[in-house]
Amino acid sequence: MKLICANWKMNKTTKDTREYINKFLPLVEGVKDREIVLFPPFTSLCVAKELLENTNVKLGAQNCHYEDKGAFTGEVSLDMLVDLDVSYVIVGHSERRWIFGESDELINRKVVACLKKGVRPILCVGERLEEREANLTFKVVETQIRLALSGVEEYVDQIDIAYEPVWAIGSGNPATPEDAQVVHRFIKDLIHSIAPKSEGKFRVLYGGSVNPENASEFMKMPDIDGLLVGTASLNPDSFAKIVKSF
Ligand SMILES: O=C(CO)COP(=O)(O)O
Repeated sequence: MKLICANWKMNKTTKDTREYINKFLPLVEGVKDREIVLFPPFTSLCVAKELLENTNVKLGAQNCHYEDKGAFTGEVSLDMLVDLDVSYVIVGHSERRWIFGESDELINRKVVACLKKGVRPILCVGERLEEREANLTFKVVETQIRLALSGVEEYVDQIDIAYEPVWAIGSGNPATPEDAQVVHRFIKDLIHSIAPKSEGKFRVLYGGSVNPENASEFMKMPDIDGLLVGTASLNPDSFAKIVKSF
């Protein structure tokens, strides 16, 4: 099933979250042929849990720690997230990698922890502009995927991937659907080579300046299985249009 995700990043108070969800739910009522997931900030998960209960919209978290508990100031464990009905976690977002210095090894630990707790990780991969210009896209994406999936290759059907070219995030300058399709195909071929027994239940989402005007063009591509939307998901009308655009 296609997967459409709203990554709110560091935006919205609990009041904003309540207002957003109360506006959003009626706009997507009855939409059952695609998965819709909201990723609010940690501080809004409790409110979102209550409002999304028994609806067609699921709840995700933007990050997690890999340990169950302990002296990790400021961190949030998967048990804490599962307690709030979180069923997806974004892992290895480029902002975690390049602003907060998350290593491939740390990202792998988080993927492993998500799988242990029955939470579906959305593993983010993507090249930076200088890597694209040096024709290193495939090499970068392959390295990120191999390292993130180390030791859990057999469980790829419980993982989703988001291809988010870093240069397209927040820039208003998305990849073309055709260019994204080429990388998505590469990712799928790579994963099938890493995990030959995979039944192909993993999905590869595109993220990077998706909006209501271009969403349907991405979703026409054969190997784009969903979208991970930032800026354009901050407005309920805009995100609802994306959800219903294809
Ligand atoms: O980072 C993203 C989603 O995780 C994409 O952000 P934008 O949609 O704002 O480019």
